[in-house]
Amino acid sequence: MTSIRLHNVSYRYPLSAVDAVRELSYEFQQGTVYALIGANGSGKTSICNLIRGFIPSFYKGSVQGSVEVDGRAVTDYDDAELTQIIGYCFQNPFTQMSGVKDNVREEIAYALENLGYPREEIFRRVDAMIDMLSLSDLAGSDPFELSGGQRQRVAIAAVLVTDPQVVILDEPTSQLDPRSTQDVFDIIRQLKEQGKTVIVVEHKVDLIAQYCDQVLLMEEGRLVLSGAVHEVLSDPAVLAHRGQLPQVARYYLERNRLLGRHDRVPVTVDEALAWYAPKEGNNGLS
Ligand SMILES: Nc1ncnc2c1ncn2[C@@H]1O[C@H](COP(=O)(O)OP(=O)(O)OP(=O)(O)O)[C@@H](O)[C@H]1O
Repeated sequence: MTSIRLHNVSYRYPLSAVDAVRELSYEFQQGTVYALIGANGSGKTSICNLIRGFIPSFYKGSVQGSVEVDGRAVTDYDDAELTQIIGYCFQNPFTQMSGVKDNVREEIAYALENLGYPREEIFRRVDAMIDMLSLSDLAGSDPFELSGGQRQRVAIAAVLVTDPQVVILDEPTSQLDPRSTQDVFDIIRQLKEQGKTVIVVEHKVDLIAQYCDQVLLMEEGRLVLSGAVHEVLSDPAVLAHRGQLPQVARYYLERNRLLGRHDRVPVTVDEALAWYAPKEGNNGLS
């Protein structure tokens, strides 16, 4: 069980005049899938960096408040220790590649090699990742000769291979086609089934509604709304904070407004069908 607790955290990049994260307090629970949403520049990546300790180990600047992993300040961990607890998939998969490996297979093995895992265990885990991320056709390819989407999948495999309890995915589907995007969310579901904590920065609210448990909405460095996915993604206040709502929620909110009703607002198509699909005596529209 890994707990992550941020208490009254503010952070400012070295040359910046304003805080990128402001007075954030939040506790992430093991086994839950969290979506971090909000407009560009609202502080999502900075929060991920604070949790993983890249702020302040890599990005300097001023940090206030505390970030704790399992009750211990994140700054007290050494990097190898944190790598095994928190897997971090960067927003840009091009920066994730080691640059020292000739093929995808070796790239995925890289972290395990550095951590000193036995050869057989490395092979076993790498094979499992190749299978999970459907990378067998690319296993022998040069990581730098892949498309953005292929590289994104390799980056995810290279992170999951250490079997971290917490997985941070910063916009993992930004370069993926709809099919591969769906695959990544299916992997997120598998990670949840394995009891892992997943923190995903993502703009695709329709998929968040389907796959995530909790949503945190950021605006200008502040956490402005948080709660269960259904609660947040059916709340019109999200729009006022420059966030987005699933299409189906927008439709039912507008329907309520036009008809002067207060019906429950579904956030997924499945919910809409379950609640409002044509039944005897109800065509779903009245
Ligand atoms: N390395 C940096 N140096 C200085 N300022 C930075 C740096 N990285 C981010 N910022 C600033 O910090 C603020 C928060 O940025 P952050 O990347 O955390 O937001 P974000 O919500 O992840 O944005 P996006 O959706 O565009 O990835 C922004 O104002 C951004 O300009």
